[in-house]
Amino acid sequence: MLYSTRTAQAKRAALRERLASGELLRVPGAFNPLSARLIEAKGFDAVYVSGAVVAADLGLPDIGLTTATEVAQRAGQIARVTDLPTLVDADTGFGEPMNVARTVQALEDAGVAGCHIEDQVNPKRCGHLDGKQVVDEATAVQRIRAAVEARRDPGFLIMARTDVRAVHGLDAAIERGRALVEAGADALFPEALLGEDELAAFRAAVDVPLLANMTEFGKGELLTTSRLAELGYAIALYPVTLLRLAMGAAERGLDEILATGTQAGVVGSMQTRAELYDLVDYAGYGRFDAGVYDFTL
Ligand SMILES: C[C@](O)(C(=O)O)[C@H](CC(=O)O)C(=O)O
Ligand SMILES: [Mg+2]
Repeated sequence: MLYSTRTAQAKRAALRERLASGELLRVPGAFNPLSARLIEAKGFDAVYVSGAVVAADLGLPDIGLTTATEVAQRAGQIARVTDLPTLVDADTGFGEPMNVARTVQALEDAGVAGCHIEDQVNPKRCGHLDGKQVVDEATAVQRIRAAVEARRDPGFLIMARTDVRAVHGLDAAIERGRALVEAGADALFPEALLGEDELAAFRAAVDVPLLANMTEFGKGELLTTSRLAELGYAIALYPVTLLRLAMGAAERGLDEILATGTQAGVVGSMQTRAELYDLVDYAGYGRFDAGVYDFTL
């Protein structure tokens, strides 16, 4: 039935084990719990909850408008339907170090496997927009220390994201990355690196697992999973990919109805009723309580 069969602790341990294995994990962003089911069914390695997607889902831009509790609630809804570990975008941690601590505990309570906390100023911006600003090293380090100290499950992954590359250049970003590892970060997310050479330079400079953000229409190149694995990256992230695909398909479907008077021409590109029922495990619910409810059609 539609819930995770593994505990949060087990999912956290699994994520750490996979990261330690040196393999590349492929991690798409789920735009809702149902899409997390699809990510798992297709055999991906983990699920991401993107701040940009949580905001867009509410019809908002990704400029720090969403709250820690909104993000934790959505992350919990997503994490509870999948056996995969869920990694969450916790933006700047939503405030001062004390807020960061509360955010980490709220995410632990939501059953997710880990989160990333970035070094942009509050309010943050999308990492691929120009004109973003970052905090100084001491403030960034305080955030990560607060996150590390706040977690009650040592398995909960604290990933530090640095946005320094676009503001102060690659060398400064690497220096920041080293300071964040020193502060206790388990993994790093170097945001908006430009091209393979920069990815390689970052990889050579630090020892922790690294995330490569394969977001579309951004500053970086879209590299294949085999290339990212060769470069020594641990996570290939597709944060907004499913939302963009779904919204593109939705727009084309609406245009089709307007143009032709029927959706008949796009039915072939839809998820079928049977596929949907499979994904939400109608059959499992039917078996659970066939005597009271009958969901079969
Ligand atoms: C990864 C990211 O933080 C997200 O919220 O998904 C975004 C993605 C995007 O806006 O394309 C980011 O890179 O800032
Ligand atoms: Mg984000």
